[in-house]
Amino acid sequence: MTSKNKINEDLANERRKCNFNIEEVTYILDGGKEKTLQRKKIEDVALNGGASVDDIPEEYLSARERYENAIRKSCIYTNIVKNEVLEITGIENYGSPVLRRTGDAFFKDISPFMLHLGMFVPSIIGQCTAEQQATWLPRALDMKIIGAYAQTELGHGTFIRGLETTATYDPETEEFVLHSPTITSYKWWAGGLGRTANHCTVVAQLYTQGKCHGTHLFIVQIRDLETHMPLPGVKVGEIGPRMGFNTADNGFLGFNNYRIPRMNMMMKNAQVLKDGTYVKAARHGKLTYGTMVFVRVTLVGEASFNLAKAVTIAVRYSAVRRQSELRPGSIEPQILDYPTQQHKLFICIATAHAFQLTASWLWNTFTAVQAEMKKGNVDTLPELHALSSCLKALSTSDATAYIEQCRFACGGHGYMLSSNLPFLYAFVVATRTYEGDYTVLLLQTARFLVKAWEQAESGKVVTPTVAYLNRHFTTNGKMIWDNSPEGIIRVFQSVAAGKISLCVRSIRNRITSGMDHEDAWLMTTVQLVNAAEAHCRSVILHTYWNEIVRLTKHSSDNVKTVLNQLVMLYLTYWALERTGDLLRYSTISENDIDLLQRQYEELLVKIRPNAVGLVDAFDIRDEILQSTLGSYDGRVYERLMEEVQKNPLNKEPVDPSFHKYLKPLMKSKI
Ligand SMILES: CCCCC/C=C\C/C=C\C/C=C\CC/C=C/C(=O)SCCNC(=O)CCNC(=O)[C@H](O)C(C)(C)COP(=O)(O)OP(=O)(O)OC[C@H]1O[C@@H](n2cnc3c(N)ncnc32)[C@H](O)[C@@H]1OP(=O)(O)O
Ligand SMILES: Cc1cc2nc3c(=O)[nH]c(=O)nc-3n(C[C@H](O)[C@H](O)[C@H](O)COP(=O)(O)OP(=O)(O)OC[C@H]3O[C@@H](n4cnc5c(N)ncnc54)[C@H](O)[C@@H]3O)c2cc1C
Repeated sequence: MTSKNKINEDLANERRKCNFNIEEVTYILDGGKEKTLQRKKIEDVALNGGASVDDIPEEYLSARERYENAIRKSCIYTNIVKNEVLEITGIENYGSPVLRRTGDAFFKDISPFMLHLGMFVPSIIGQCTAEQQATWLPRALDMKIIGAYAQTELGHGTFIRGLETTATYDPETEEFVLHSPTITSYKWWAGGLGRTANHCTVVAQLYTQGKCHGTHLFIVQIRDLETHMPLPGVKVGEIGPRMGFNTADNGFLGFNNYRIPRMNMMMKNAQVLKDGTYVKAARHGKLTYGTMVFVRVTLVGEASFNLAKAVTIAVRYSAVRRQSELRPGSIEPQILDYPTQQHKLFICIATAHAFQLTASWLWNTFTAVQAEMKKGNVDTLPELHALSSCLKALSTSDATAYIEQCRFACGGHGYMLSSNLPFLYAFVVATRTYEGDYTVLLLQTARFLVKAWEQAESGKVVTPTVAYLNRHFTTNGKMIWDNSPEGIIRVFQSVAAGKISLCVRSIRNRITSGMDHEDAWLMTTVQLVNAAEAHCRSVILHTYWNEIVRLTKHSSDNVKTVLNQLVMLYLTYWALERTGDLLRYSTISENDIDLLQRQYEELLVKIRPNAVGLVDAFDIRDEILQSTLGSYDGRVYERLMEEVQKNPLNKEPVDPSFHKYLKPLMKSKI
C-alpha cells in the first residue's frame, strides 16, 4: 500500500469497532437495495472518468474564470448524463436526486444549469399543456434551450401578488407584450439567468380585455440561439457577488414592450383564448405556484444530503484529530471521544436520517396529491402546501445550523475552503430564504393549523397530520408524560395543539377587544410561527419514528439497535431542547428531565463506537465530498499539505508585491 491510499490508523480502528452491517443502513437510507445499486452504477458511469477536473481549485479563480470553468464542467457533466447515464436511468429521471448528488463531484459551488433542471424543466412539466410540453420539453431536456425561473423582482420576492412585470394580451397579433414598468419590476435573482440562459419562465401580471387576472407563467426567449445576444427589448445581466451561489450567474431581467406568441403562456391551469377571453383555472386558484411546491418538497432531501456530507466530514475528522490530554502524560484522545463533540455531531447524523426519511414520505405524499389532482380532486392540496411549507422551513433551517455546528466541530481547519464546509454552509443557508422565506412559510402553515383547529373544535374529523387536534378536544388537562417514543411524540403533539390553541385564543381575544381580523392575526404572528414550528417538529418526530419501525422490521439485530439508538437520541435531544414547553403542556417532572438527560448521555456512549460506520453508511464518494478533512482514508494532514501546493500564491518564492510595495515601505523613512 502506498501512503496515498493508506487508511489512517485511527479511522481503520473505528471501522473495526463498528458492529453493524453498513450496507444494510445504506439500503434503508436510499429506499432499498435496488436503489443503492442503481445509484452506485450511475456514480461509476458519471465519475470514473475523474470528476473534479480542476487543475486549480475554483476558489482561486477570478469571477470570470470561475464562471467559465463552471460552464465547462456543466457541459462535460451534461454530456456524460446525456450519452451514458440516461441509458441506465431513462430520460424521465433527468432531474433525479441521484444526478443532483453526482453533479456535486463537479462543482464545489453550484452549476449554472441547476435552475434549468431544478425549476425551468419542472415548470414546463407542471404548468404546460400536453401540446406545449411537446414543443418545449424535448428541447429543454436535450439542452437545445437553456432556461431559468424568473419570478422574484427587485421590489418583491415573498409577495407574489405584488409582482409588477406585466404581460398584456394583444388580440390583433395574438401576442403578449411583456413590460417592466418600474425599476422595482426588474427580475432579480434568477439562477442561470445572468449569462447562461437563452430562455426563462417569467412570472407576470396577466392583462387581457382591460382586466388584470393576477400572476401567470410564460416561456420567454431572451437570447439569440446562435449569437447569445440579448434580443431587442430584453435587458439582462448578472447581479454581482453574493454569499455562495457564485457560479450560478444569478441575473436581472427587464422588458421593454417585448412581444411573445400567445402560446408562450403556460396554459395548463388557465388560458387566454385567441380573442383574448380569459379562462380561469378550474380547479384551484394557486396551481400556478406548483413549481415552488415541487421544489420545496425536494429541498427536504437536499437538506438531508448536505447535512450528511457535513457530518461525514466532521465525524471522520474527529476520529483522526487528537487534541489535549485527559490526564497528565496520557495519550491525546481522539476529539470524537469528548462527549461535547459527540453532542455536536450525533444529532447531525440523526437529523440527516430524520430528514431523509421525512423527505421520502413527503415525496410519496406529493405524488399521491398529484395523482388526485389529475383526477380533478384538489382537496388534499392545502395539507400538502402546509406540510411542504413547514418541512422546507424547518429542514433548511436546522440543516443550516447543524452544518455550521459541524464546521465549528472541526476547529480551525473547518474554516479552510478545502474542507468544503464553508461551501456547504453558503449553499444551504440560502435554502432557508429562497423558495419561500422561513418565517413566511411557517405563517402559511399556521393558516392551515388555525383552520384545522376550528374544524376540530366544531367536531369534524381533521386530516391525518393534524389528527392530534381531535384528541386535544377529547382529553382534559396536561398530557401525561411517558418516556416511550410514542409517549414523547404524543407530548410534542400536545405542545403543538396547546400552542395553536393559544394562538386561536389570542386572535379571538384581540378581535373581541376591537381589532379587525387582519390586525389580530398580525399581532399574533410571533406565536403563530412558534405554533407552526411545534407542529412541524411533531410531524418530523412522528414520521422518523414510524419510518424506522417500518423499515427495520426485517433488519438484522445490530442494525435495528443502532438505528433505534439514533431515533431515541433524536427524540430525547428535542425533549431536552424543549423542556420549557414540556413543563407547560405535559406532566413531566424535574426528575423525569434528569432521567432524560441521563438517557441522552448514555445514548452518546452507545453510539460512539458506531459513529464512523454510521457516516460511512451515507456512502458519499470522496469526489462528491470534495473535502480535505473528510475523505474515506482520513489522510487529513497530507491532503491539507497537498492542497497548499495548488495555491497560486505559492508558485513563486517571492511575491512581486514585495518589490512593488513592501520593500519601498520598509526602506522609507518616518
Ligand atoms: C439535477 C436535478 C436538479 C434537482 C435540484 C434539486 C434541488 C433543488 C432544486 C432547485 C433549487 C435550486 C435553486 C433554487 C433557487 C431559488 C429559486 C426561487 O427562490 S424561485 C422564487 C420562490 N419564491 C417564493 O417561494 C415566494 C414565496 N411566496 C409565496 O409562495 C406566496 O406569495 C405566499 C407567501 C404563499 C403568499 O401567496 P398569496 O398569493 O399572497 O397567498 P395568501 O397568503 O393570500 O394565501 C391565499 C391562500 O392560498 C393558499 N396558498 C398559498 N400558496 C399556495 C400553494 N403553493 N399551494 C396551495 N395553496 C397555496 C394559502 O394557504 C391561502 O389558503 P387559505 O386562504 O388560508 O385557505
Ligand atoms: C441564492 C438565491 C437564489 C435565488 N434564486 C431565485 C431564482 O432562481 N428565481 C427567483 O425567482 N427567485 C430567486 N431567489 C429569490 C428568493 O426566492 C427570494 O429572495 C425569497 O423568496 C425571499 O423573498 P424576498 O427576498 O422578497 O424577502 P422579503 O420578503 O423582503 O423578506 C425580508 C424579511 O421580511 C420578512 N417578511 C416578508 N413578508 C413577511 C410577512 N408577510 N410576514 C412576516 N414577515 C415577512 C421575512 O421573514 C424576512 O425576514 C433567490 C434568492 C437567493 C438568496
